[in-house]
Amino acid sequence: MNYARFLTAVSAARKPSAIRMLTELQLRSPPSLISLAGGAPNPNTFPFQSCSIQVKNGDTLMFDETMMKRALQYSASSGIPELLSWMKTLQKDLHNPPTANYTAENGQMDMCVTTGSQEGLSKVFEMLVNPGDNVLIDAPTYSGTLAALQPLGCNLVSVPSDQYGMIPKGLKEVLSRWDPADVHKPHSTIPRVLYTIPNGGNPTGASMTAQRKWEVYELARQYDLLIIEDDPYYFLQFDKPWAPTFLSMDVDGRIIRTDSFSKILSSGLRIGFVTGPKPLVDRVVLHIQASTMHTSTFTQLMVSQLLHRWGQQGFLNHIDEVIEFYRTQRDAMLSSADKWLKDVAEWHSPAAGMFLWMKLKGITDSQQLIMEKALEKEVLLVPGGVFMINSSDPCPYVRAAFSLSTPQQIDEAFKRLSALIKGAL
Ligand SMILES: Cc1ncc(COP(=O)(O)O)c(CNc2cc3ccccc3n(O)c2=O)c1O
Repeated sequence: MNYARFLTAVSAARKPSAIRMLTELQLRSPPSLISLAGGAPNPNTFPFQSCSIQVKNGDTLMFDETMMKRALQYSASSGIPELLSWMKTLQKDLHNPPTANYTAENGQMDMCVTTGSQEGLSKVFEMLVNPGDNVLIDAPTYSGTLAALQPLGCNLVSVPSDQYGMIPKGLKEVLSRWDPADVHKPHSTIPRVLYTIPNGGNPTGASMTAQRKWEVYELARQYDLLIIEDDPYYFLQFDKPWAPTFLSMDVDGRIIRTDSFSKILSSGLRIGFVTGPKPLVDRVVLHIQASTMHTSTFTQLMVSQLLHRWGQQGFLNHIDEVIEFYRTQRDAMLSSADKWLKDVAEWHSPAAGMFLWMKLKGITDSQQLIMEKALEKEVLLVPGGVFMINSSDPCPYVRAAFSLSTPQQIDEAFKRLSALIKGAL
């Protein structure tokens, strides 16, 4: 893969921060090293001494004085080594990426920690997307992605999708506007990047089939595309076996995957991961060096202690408990939808995630209904327009999350929504 082709001028111009390199050199050196280099503060001046964190299963995570001094200090921009190594092992065990054994220049699988996958997405977009670029996405899509992508001045090219995600035939038709040979023409408008949410899509709840992923990956090979696999709901797939990921089929080193602990461990701790070819992950880390420097050392150590305590099987046992919670929530929402909304809306049952995407019958645009009338009736959903490339386009859909409300609250909410829609018709 020629990764230089994909980098923006800004990303290509990034150089290692000398100070950060010194910090990382020091972190790798024996304690006998005396450093007068780093401008790091002396942790003995910090007011925090120690802490212990009670885990629900009875475990206690201890931060003694030594651990606390490390937790409160700067750390490596790519992430603390013990968290990175735990996650690399998990990625290899779950996805067995072909790139795990490649050389660095051939796209060896690498990872970095980011402050939520949101940071990972925004830095990956800023690494790859120039003003005017054609970027392929299956709309409707996550509003946070639109918020990160649209200000970059790119042209978002919508690829048709349905409840099984991106439609390969639709992607092929969109790409037929270009010739694969255009990838060798520096000023060609041919797309270079495709973004998709393969499991429990936000807002649609759609999950791609393995077959569709294979076909999309083959088209990416023909047109030399990078695929950004934004997969925060991977661990919220209700049925096993979980779908094979794009990462698991990445023989070329063209997949950049973002993972998140937000939906399974904590959203407030802000722990996400970028997994991808080393030449590209290196660029993201250089951007981290010049922006946040690194994700909070404390939260990384807290999560790392838990994961090492649990082990991979303990982590997956926790995931199973989380899946059962959201399956129950989903089933409650589907049952209430059948009870109250069958005549006024239509939907598909999501196989993953936390969202139900409903098309309101007889309504052209849900924006006014939701933002004005729904608030009167004290029920709040998200009008579908916020997930569209052009948010002012009329959209008859609404997104309902089944993550926070109780089944009883969901039932009352849909009862109110039903009265609202019938009143509007
Ligand atoms: C597809 C996709 N990709 C990335 C992210 C970012 O997750 P991170 O790892 O926590 O940074 C998300 C998070 N999605 C949402 C977040 C959110 C936060 C406050 C309030 C509402 C929110 N709603 O509604 C959301 O959908 C997502 O759905």
